[in-house]
Amino acid sequence: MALFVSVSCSSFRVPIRCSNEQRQALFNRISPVYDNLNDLLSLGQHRIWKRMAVSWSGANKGDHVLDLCCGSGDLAFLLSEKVGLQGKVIGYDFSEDQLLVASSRKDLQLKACHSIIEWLEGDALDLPFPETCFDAITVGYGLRNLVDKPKAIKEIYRVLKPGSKVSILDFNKSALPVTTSIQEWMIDNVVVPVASNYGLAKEYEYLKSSIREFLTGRELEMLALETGFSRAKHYEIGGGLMGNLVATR
Ligand SMILES: C/C(=C\Cc1cc(O)c2ccccc2c1O)CCC[C@H](C)CCC[C@H](C)CCCC(C)C
Ligand SMILES: C[S@@+](CC[C@H](N)C(=O)[O-])C[C@H]1O[C@@H](n2cnc3c(N)ncnc32)[C@H](O)[C@@H]1O
Repeated sequence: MALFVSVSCSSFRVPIRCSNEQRQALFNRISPVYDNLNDLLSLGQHRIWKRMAVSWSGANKGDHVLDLCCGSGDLAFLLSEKVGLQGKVIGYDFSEDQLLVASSRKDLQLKACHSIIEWLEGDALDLPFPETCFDAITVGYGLRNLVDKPKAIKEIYRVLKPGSKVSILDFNKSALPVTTSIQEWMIDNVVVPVASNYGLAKEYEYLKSSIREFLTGRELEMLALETGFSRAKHYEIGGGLMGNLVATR
């Protein structure tokens, strides 16, 4: 069990534009129901999307890899199965409560490889790692939540080994109005009403504004290439509702 020292922040109601501290409080608040609501609201599909993201990362046996914005650890556990006992996985997040869920998930400690995961608390915009130290990085539903996305991509580039990949899974900010309409209808009429049963309507309403303020797949590719990545490709998945950027350093 990892121990963390954290300065907890008071909980805020989530205004449209929220600060780092308010986002931290949001993810602390949703941590008790986060996994179950993801399973329920995506009909379990998010697990398929996460497996795709990990495959695209290129993580292999013996690799040293990072799951950035790991939350409750879904991708970190999948990465540990890729890199095996000779590998190393760091699950990194700024939410103390999400990390407590990750480090105590009994359902996911059945495999020996799950024990290799190290859970670290910190800010994705200021990574405490040396240059070129990771063979692969995943970011599952994290980038959209970062207040400075270009800075995050620069940090990811800095700590990746040359020739290695980052795989960034998130909601897709679609160029198609019909896809955006479906996404927003689902959030308004399914996601938020279900979340309101747990007193988390405002936290899940945030999804809509965060997607509206996100980057399109093409913009994500351009940001990666401008940062210095040699290749960048954004794949639309889940019928265009989700997207995955794969960028090679
Ligand atoms: C795993 C998923 C979302 C994770 C997630 C990301 C965030 O940034 C949040 C911010 C605030 C609160 C919660 C989250 C959060 O859970 C994706 C699946 C779970 C979604 C909550 C479900 C969204 C519904 C889709 C718009 C449509 C799903 C269609 C499916 C094929 C039935
Ligand atoms: C929607 S959750 C995704 C969790 C997990 N990757 C998954 O796929 O389910 C977003 C996570 O990003 C974390 N996060 C948001 N901003 C962060 C930051 N600046 N530094 C570190 N973690 C951050 C939150 O605490 C939260 O656990």
